[in-house]
Amino acid sequence: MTSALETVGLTHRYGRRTALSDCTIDVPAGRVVGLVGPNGAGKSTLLQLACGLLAPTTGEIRVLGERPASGSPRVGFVAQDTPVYAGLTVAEHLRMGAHLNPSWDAPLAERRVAQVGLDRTQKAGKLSGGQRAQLALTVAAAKRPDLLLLDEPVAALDPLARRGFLQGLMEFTAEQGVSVVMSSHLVADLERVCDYLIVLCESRVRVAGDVEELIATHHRLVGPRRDPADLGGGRAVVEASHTDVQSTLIVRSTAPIDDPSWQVDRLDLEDIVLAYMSEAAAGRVRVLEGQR
Ligand SMILES: Nc1ncnc2c1ncn2[C@@H]1O[C@H](COP(=O)(O)OP(=O)(O)OP(=O)(O)O)[C@@H](O)[C@H]1O
Repeated sequence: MTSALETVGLTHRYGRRTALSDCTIDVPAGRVVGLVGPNGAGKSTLLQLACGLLAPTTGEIRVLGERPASGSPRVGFVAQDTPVYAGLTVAEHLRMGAHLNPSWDAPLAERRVAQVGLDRTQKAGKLSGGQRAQLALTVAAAKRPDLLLLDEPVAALDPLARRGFLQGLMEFTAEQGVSVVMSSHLVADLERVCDYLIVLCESRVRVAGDVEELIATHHRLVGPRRDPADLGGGRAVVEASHTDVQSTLIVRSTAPIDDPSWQVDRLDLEDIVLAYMSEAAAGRVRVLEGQR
């Protein structure tokens, strides 16, 4: 099956600032992918490369097996600020969508507008942030794309609207079998809807993989203080902290942890994301200290 998103050594620089560095991922089609990372990590840059709004500085990117092209009918993109036309009504947005997109699914658009309670006569500029997000998703979904790229689609929404939005998204993806890549800072939300995760920190991919597999292979180990290098093969230390007598390690391990001196705890997705983010932040501090 063709990948939804495949990159090899993908790098993007804005002038001298590197926003995305040597990114190599292969996201299978048919997945709902969460893209997480701190502010400025490069998430929007990756999404804009994927929808053809930006071109790689170096490296390769393929979307649904093709080179990204801006305006592709196969890709729906909702940018971070949920772009809608303030002066147009909801109904006018749908008419414009129908006019611009040969594959426009008018019944789907009408159904979603009714489902989320949008007033067809209201100007988009007078909608709430959450309603604007719903309208932008409706327009992107009614294009009937094979891939939806959503840049922080729920950032402006209250918890109830967020739940409604994600529920609608899950129903839509299940019905249409569409692939989704969605950036967000709200990992708990992503844990509910995503089955694939990419953690991006400081312009680099720290981990990417199937959510179930990530949860099954990451553990917190607590035990007597020791050197993490002694853990043995097949195990990677994501984060380590120590007191005088105790070590706490977040490890990725495909092999079982059978040393009885470790207390082994399961991690949820948020723990895993935070471990990669903390380690990336600590690495930056070490580099800065080294430069002094
Ligand atoms: N148009 C631009 N010109 C110059 N630098 C930019 C531009 N857009 C982004 N950057 C820089 O590129 C880096 C990555 O930005 P990007 O917007 O991709 O991050 P992000 O992970 O989406 O952040 P956030 O979570 O805050 O939205 C940042 O250092 C940012 O300052």
